[in-house]
Amino acid sequence: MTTRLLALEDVKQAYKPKSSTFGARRTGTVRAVDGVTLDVTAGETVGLVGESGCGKSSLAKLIVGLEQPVSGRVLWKGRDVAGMSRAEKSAFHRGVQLIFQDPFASLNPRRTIRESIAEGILTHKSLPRQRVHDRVDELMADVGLDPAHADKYPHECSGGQLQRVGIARALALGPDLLVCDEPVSALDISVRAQVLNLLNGLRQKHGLTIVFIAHDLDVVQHMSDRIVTMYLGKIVEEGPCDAVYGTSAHPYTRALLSAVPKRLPPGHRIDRVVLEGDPPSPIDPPPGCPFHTRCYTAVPDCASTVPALTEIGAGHRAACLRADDVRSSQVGLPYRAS
Ligand SMILES: Nc1ncnc2c1ncn2[C@@H]1O[C@H](COP(=O)(O)OP(=O)(O)OP(=O)(O)O)[C@@H](O)[C@H]1O
Repeated sequence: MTTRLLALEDVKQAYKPKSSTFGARRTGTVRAVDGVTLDVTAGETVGLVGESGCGKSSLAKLIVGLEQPVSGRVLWKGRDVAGMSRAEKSAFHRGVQLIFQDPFASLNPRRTIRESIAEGILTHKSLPRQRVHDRVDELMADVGLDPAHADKYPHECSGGQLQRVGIARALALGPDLLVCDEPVSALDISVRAQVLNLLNGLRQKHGLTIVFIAHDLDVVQHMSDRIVTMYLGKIVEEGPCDAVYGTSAHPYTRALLSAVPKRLPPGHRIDRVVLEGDPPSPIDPPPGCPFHTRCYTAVPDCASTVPALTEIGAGHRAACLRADDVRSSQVGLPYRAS
């Protein structure tokens, strides 16, 4: 039986625009998350992808309860987070943990690694000193950190070691769900795979559910059961990993796929899509399909019709008027050249 751990129902988040480079006040509202509906089932890993500014981190903050949505509901184990009692909220905050992109910025520079990991435990539990000490040792072993690092300060550790500390802190309270917000994008290429393997191993060992955020499809491919593509605050495609990588039906996902460097088998080629320019401003999104201004396959209707996220296969949905054509095309996917 599958258990729905987390559900987002038509969730929206809006911000006042930050002032421009020259300090001028901007008007309007930034629609960072614009009507997202998403279920996360216990034990699965959901890869959430999209370019910078599409709303991934805003969604992460809503999921972990760091921010409240302006409308819509966040449900944790079937309960609306907004209506939870104090005790329920405390259990929710223990059950959902965030792993940040920049581990250095998320740690107190004046605390040793041991103190930083212990802080995560002591925030929610009061335990005898020896128990906390033992639990920190256990967590350090779990994330493959040498005990010799326990008395070091963050500036004495490498990026990869600090991200392991961030993961240990997140695991300290035995969470059900880890939200990993670009956990390897600030790391050297050489240590990325180690951290991804670690997360994969921990997921199996502890039966974790993971929402894994990345700006490209390369990083999430080997981690995820399901892929969700976001554009301008909206989900434009979601589906099982194989369906999205093999027969994606949204031109934006095709563009992201074609940007993934691949070693092609002999005789194969890819018709790549190059995304021109930046996404439009979320203060003033275009009418119709949000992607039509950059789409390689848009038709006139796309400028006026907002495409609904529509089921096109088992668990596979896409918000595109041309989903069937995109799905049956080869754009962005390797194929044997004739
Ligand atoms: N606190 C805030 N105040 C004003 N605007 C914000 C705030 N947080 C995010 N935004 C804006 O909301 C939009 C979505 O930002 P968000 O950080 O969620 O995107 P993202 O996909 O995570 O991007 P990145 O990968 O660069 O972090 C962007 O236009 C961003 O500038």
